Amino acid sequence: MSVRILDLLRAAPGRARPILDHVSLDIPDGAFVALIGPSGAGKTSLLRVIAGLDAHDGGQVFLDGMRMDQRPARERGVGFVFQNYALFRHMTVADNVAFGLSVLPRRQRPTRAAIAARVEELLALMHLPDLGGAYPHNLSGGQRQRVALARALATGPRLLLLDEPFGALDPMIRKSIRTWLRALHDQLGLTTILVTHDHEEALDVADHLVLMRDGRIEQEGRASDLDRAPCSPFVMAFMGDMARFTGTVCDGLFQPDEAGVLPFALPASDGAAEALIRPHEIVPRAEAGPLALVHGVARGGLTPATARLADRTVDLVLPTALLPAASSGVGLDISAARLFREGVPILLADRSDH
Ligand SMILES: Nc1ncnc2c1ncn2[C@@H]1O[C@H](COP(=O)(O)OP(=O)(O)OP(=O)(O)O)[C@@H](O)[C@H]1O
Repeated sequence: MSVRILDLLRAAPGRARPILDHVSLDIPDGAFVALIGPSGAGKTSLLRVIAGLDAHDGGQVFLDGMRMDQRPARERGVGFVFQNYALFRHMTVADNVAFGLSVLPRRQRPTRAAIAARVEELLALMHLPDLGGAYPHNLSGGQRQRVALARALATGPRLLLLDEPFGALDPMIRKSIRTWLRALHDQLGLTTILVTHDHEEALDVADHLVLMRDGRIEQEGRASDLDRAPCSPFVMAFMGDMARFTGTVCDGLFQPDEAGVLPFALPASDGAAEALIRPHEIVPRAEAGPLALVHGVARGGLTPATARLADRTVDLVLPTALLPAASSGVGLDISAARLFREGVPILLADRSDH
């Protein structure tokens, strides 16, 4: 199911800034999208408006090209699982899964036998056969979340909205359940929007990232797009560890402010700039500068290192095989950096030659 959000606005009384501040987003049928961003960015709010659980003050939501934002949640064909969307404790697993079907209006409701067959099919799909008669308190956290998913899928939605569904699970289970979720998404031909705080989770399962900030979409794209060509220092910082170097562009050369950091050529206009770079992209050039490099312990072919600049240290991650022979007399090559001036990119790093 494709999702089109046009200029969505959700205000809140007493708040200076809208919760959703003119959000527009297009999600093609079959996509797996991760909604990421700091706490309070509006991720849950966006999901709830799409699901029809919260009202909006402007804009439109189209599902498969049909305007849906004036229609009640039950008519939208959307399944959702929220972290705190607990199972009904007094119902068996089978009754929990059957719930959405058993409350359908009589004319749409399948027969009891059909509901039982659907429940069995879903429990098999979730790798939970034989647990239909159990109660939620008999299940592990991972099993409970799979029951919640089965319940969300019972009515055959084609859009699945997941708000931190695995937040409470331990990391090992999280990893296996998200692999399984991605396979389920592909198998059922779903469109999935997942809100997650877990970076690795987003990169692992989603083919498209939407990064929100202050009720707006800051940037969207593949993870590699956000990393390679962040539209702001905020995106660069959100996507991982980075080091920041200030300097000046003059005659096509970035001249860093700090001694020991090497100048590099770039096609940008003259003026002050900041260079942002990932630790693994910084290359120490032996005998090219005055810095001392202190190595950490090698792990998985990589060695963490620290370069001492005049007023601070900078962390690097180096391929162990390429560690410079000398640990002093080093200059930092930061030519793979993304460059910004007053928060706006002046050169986007697609410099595969680095
Ligand atoms: N009904 C409401 N009334 C007033 N403010 C609200 C309401 N619902 C949400 N907010 C505020 O809107 C902002 C966005 O909240 P939301 O839960 O959507 O963010 P989020 O990105 O999902 O955050 P988190 O990652 O912490 O879950 C927050 O500042 C929140 O306090």
